Amino acid sequence: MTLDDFFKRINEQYESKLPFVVYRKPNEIKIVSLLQKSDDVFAVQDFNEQGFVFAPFDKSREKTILIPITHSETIFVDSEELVGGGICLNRTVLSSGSGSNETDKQEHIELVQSSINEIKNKQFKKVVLSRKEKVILQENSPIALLKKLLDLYKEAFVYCWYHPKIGLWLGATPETLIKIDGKKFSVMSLAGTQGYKGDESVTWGVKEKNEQSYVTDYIISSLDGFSDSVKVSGTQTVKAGNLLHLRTQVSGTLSRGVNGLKDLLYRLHPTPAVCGLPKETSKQYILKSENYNREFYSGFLGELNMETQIAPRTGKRNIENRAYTVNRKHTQLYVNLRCMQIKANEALVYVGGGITESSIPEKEWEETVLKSLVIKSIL
Ligand SMILES: C=C(O[C@H]1C=CC=C(C(=O)O)[C@@H]1O)C(=O)O
Repeated sequence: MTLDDFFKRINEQYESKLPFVVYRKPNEIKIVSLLQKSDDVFAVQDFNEQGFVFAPFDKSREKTILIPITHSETIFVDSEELVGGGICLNRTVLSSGSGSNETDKQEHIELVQSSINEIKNKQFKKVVLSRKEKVILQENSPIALLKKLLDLYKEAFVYCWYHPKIGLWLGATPETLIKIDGKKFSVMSLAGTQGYKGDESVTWGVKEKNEQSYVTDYIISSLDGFSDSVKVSGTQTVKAGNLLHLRTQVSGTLSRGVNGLKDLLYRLHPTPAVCGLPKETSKQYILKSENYNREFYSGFLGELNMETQIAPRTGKRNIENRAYTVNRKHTQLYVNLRCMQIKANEALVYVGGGITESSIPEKEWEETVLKSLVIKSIL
């Protein structure tokens, strides 16, 4: 299939108001799409389903949607080239700061300040506060916007997800929630932010180191009972578009008899990278004090129980085994960050940041502005 044919099929699907997802995993060249054959809404029940999952921040407010592999056609294309014919960054949006105004800024700063007070009063240790910005779209073809994201963010999980009864979302997220291949898993702890100024060998402040170590510690304790071979990598600086973050990988093998992917996912999600610590108190605080519904922002999305064909090892000894390729299940879920929802001619851009005792409200505001540029630069 050529690139043109691939995107033509997706356009036809969108124009026929049928659900689809298009995605490319970090640093891969394969772009995959699942085209659902009807406009039914399929909800995930027990996480034994196969397909592409799209889960909200708060599962009691929105359904967890599945594009089932059995009700879809899967198409893919490999592309090492740019797919959008050259990026044209929207300087007007970037320089005018369009999307947020002085009132948004004051409101965010006040919310951060009162959260710091709550933290000092020992209500919780960390909370991730977010907001959404409206930007009027000049270009409202989601496919054209997706192509720009694909060209600009090779190291991210880039996607466009559409369901006529739910909505239209696009994003380029740097954060993996969990990867599971057979019994092997890895979970990413990503937090702490600073602007990228051409150099990745930077120093980090105590605030950023703490906010990220809370995430790592939480992930390790969530895995209790699911694995007894947990390994924790060193912490590295990673680049994500115009930003740098701190990242640690927590990996291992799932214990025998652990089949409950659903239990594991909801033990992890929402991690303190998007919610806070302790989880329930900070989540209730977010639901009560953020002035809007996050919907699918800071939820998770990706491949659920997809099958990979494992070819047997080559070599003389294995000749007789060659006929027996085996299928192994894999799950690769990402956290829905650096994303937007499109409604009519508006893009709603979602951004947040971790607040701790040592946060400075003005700096937290600036961090959300920097994060918003990941999406605003293609609008
Ligand atoms: C919540 C977001 O980012 C998370 C991931 C990386 C760094 C973060 C931070 O430094 O606050 C956040 O925890 C977002 O981009 O909206």
